[in-house]
Amino acid sequence: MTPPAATGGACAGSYDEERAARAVRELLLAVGEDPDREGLRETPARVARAYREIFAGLRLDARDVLTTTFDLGHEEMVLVRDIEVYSTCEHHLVPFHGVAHVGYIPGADGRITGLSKLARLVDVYARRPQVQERLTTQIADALVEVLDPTGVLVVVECEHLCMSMRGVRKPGARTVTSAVRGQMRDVATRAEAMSLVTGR
Ligand SMILES: Nc1nc2c(ncn2[C@@H]2O[C@H](COP(=O)(O)OP(=O)(O)OP(=O)(O)O)[C@@H](O)[C@H]2O)c(=O)[nH]1
Ligand SMILES: [Zn+2]
Repeated sequence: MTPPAATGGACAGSYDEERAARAVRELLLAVGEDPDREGLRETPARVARAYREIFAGLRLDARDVLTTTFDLGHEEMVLVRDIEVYSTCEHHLVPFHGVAHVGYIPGADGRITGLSKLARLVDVYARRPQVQERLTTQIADALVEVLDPTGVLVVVECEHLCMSMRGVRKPGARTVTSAVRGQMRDVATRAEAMSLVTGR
């Protein structure tokens, strides 16, 4: 079977806000709350609206955001560091958050994209139920597919609230994942990119 294109993966289904609100009301009942008490009366609708935003990436495709490209003939590394990441752990539906560093070396045609588009690309994949490893590789593979660059490096560092506020309860533990493609695998190039990531 052919694997899906990296840029894809967006679900075709539309967002059913009423259904989400019903499910939240049901969840409140299940945990022993009274969804009709004053403070909670608007909560199901509010959460349903918030989930529309939090999972908006399910209805986006990387090609939707990597729209602006420039032919600058720039062939050197471009790296945007410390892009804020807010995502949702698909195992527990609680947040994981931290930063992403996204770098690439343009292809032979020197085509580059707008810097903000790299941050938008992170959001396309972060705003879905996720695991950090998949988030990292999806960002890298989408860049490869759309920009056809010579190399890509993506590093994501996050704290998972499912490890902090419950379960093993280790607040402050940060998970670091990376995805390296093309010429970024070259030892010296990768070292240069990592020195840009760490600022050293
Ligand atoms: N690899 C990976 N694991 C994750 C990620 N987010 C959460 N997890 C882990 O998913 C695992 C789920 O394990 P389970 O044993 O099925 O669930 P659980 O009983 O709630 O596990 P605990 O969190 O250890 O209490 C846990 O070890 C989580 O730490 C992620 O992004 N990547
Ligand atoms: Zn989790």
